[in-house]
Amino acid sequence: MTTDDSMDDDVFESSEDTIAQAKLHITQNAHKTVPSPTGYRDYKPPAEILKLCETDVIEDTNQRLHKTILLGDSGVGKTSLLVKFDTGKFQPGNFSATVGIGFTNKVVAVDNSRVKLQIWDTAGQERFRSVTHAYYRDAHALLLLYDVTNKTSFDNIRAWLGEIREYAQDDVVIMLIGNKCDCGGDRLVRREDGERLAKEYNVAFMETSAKNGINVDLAFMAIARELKLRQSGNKDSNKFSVQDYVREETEKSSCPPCYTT
Ligand SMILES: Nc1nc2c(ncn2[C@@H]2O[C@H](COP(=O)(O)OP(=O)(O)OP(=O)(O)O)[C@@H](O)[C@H]2O)c(=O)[nH]1
Repeated sequence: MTTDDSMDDDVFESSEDTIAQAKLHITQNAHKTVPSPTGYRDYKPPAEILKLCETDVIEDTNQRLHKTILLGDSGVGKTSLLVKFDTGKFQPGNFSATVGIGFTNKVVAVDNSRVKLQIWDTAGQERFRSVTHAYYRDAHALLLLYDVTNKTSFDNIRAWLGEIREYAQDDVVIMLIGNKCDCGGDRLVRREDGERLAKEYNVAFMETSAKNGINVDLAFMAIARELKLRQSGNKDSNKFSVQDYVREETEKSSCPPCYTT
């Protein structure tokens, strides 16, 4: 679903109806270009996603789907991050704002077990805000992105966190992400500023690059690990801190140092 002429401007209306709506959307558009669940122009969803839309999905009771939503201003790189994680690919300079909301299912391995993430890519544009609010309530995790080369997107993070407080569950896992950390010379938001803001709101933080792949897998793996421990009720879940985990892991593979003016 993009602003591409070949796509419709419709959006899903309730999370219960999602799969039926997706099926309908695909059926209605079968004669057109394959619609993109992530809203990315030219992005072809993997076969497993199309299959999900073609068949009725019975959720495996042992394999709970963890609903994870990507949020943040338009253009910060939500779709790019998801596409990079899902396909390993990045399409530079191909910005086509997401229309509405779509999802991709991914299974990730955490300590020899499988964690199913249902990752929702939302439109950052203001005009879709009321639509995406409806999806917050049953989200298990939120990845909140800003663009390190766009100060406004960082300044808007407080407002996003306010919306999250209003519409999401109190125990939702939140990860603040400064994306485009490959853009050294164009950087306008220092890593320390992101870290400070995350600390203030007691949420995990990392910088990523959908372009170079820096920390992309880690962002989703950290979320999956936290969600798995919570679901298992394992006593270690109280000991596990997604913030500490991310800090330790990013020290091993962090973005190259960038300096602001
Ligand atoms: N250099 C660089 N460019 C990026 C990165 N991530 C995304 N971009 C570019 O930023 C632009 C916007 O990316 P999108 O992924 O479409 O942004 P979005 O947040 O999904 O935007 P909306 O769909 O409008 O909410 C595109 O031109 C991408 O190629 C990154 O990590 N580094």
